Amino acid sequence: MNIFDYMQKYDYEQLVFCQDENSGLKAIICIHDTTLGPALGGTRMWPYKTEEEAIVDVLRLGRGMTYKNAAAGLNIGGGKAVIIGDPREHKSEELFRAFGRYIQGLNGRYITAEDVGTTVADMDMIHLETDFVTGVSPAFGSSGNPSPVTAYGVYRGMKAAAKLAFGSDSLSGRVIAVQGVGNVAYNLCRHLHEEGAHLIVTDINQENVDRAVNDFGAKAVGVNEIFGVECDIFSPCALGAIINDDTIPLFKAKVIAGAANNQLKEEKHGDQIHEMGLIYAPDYVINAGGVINVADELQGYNRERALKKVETIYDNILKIYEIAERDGMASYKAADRMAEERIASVARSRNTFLQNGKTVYKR
Ligand SMILES: NC(=O)C1=CN([C@@H]2O[C@H](COP(=O)(O)OP(=O)(O)OC[C@H]3O[C@@H](n4cnc5c(N)ncnc54)[C@H](O)[C@@H]3O)[C@@H](O)[C@H]2O)C=CC1
Ligand SMILES: CC(C)CC(=O)C(=O)O
Repeated sequence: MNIFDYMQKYDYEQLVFCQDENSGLKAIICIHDTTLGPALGGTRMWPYKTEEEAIVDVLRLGRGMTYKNAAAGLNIGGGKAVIIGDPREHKSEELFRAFGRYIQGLNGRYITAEDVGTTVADMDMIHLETDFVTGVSPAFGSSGNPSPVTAYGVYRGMKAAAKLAFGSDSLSGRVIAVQGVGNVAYNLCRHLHEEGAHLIVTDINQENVDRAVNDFGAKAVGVNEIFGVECDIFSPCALGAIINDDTIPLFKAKVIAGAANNQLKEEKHGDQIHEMGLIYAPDYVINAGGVINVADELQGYNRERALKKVETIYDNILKIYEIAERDGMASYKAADRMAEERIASVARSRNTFLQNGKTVYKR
């Protein structure tokens, strides 16, 4: 892969490679766009098979955060980090402290949080070296684990999508198929169960499946079966690229609404499900609850204020469908348009010099 060509194509600002021999740290920090503010996005720890796989992932995830933060109305730019390693084997205080020192070196251009493979305890270790970390233990005045708040946002966004598809936002009696029942989806399933939905779940981790079956009476199916089950709503809550050539022909659902980042393998898959008449809640719009919650820390964390903002995900999904219908386009494109227009208008409004360090000359 030619990294500079890719960065130029999608207008990335910075890609930082971090190596520390003592701790075994191999990490990459991506800062995509800081027009709206400092780049904020979680750190994923994953046993990538190749360095290229890690680079592609961090670039895609970092750019996704720019769109997510802009669409959520946050004054925050987009970025993300990946640590190459197995979260079950390669974690240590030394490793997270080394990583924290690299973040500190960026002097606030990038702020981190949890993502797949990292936890509040890991953020606490990063916090020993830098203040540019959120989702730290509440004992430090921070917001703690973002997953339950992400789940609440997905739940609200799913209700909005149901309203568009079925004319009512009630999920009572709806059959909802959930792929991956980890941190976010376990909490999502709780909301859905409390509202009276019927759950079908799958996961590669049997303990997580058993937990959903025992706690919420979910029906368990195999990992490849989940795409084709009879259901009203399919909720992808594992990893990305699961809306693709192989899965699209299997879908029986009328709605796709879940937490996973980068659900569309390629843009054409967003167009295909649109043409099939499916209601698709764009991933970065519906899963913005976690980042809305951690971003609130930058003003001094207030959970009530953060949850109120998370509620806006419901209206945001409806608004995106208004744009999609008005402009005759798929929902993922309407979401991109909304985010891009906001970034462009803020960039335009900052074209005069101010002696307060807030002017950002981008172009
Ligand atoms: N944690 C958060 O606040 C946020 C998470 N997200 C995204 O939501 C998704 C889920 O995040 P978390 O719940 O935090 O992660 P997690 O790691 O706790 O949960 C993911 C679950 O998916 C399962 N899984 C992985 N591959 C699978 C497969 N092929 N089939 C079935 N199950 C599979 C895993 O075993 C795990 O139980 C990720 O894509 C993440 O990037 C997005 C926004 C915020
Ligand atoms: C988990 C978050 C707090 C931020 C993030 O990285 C995301 O929304 O994907």
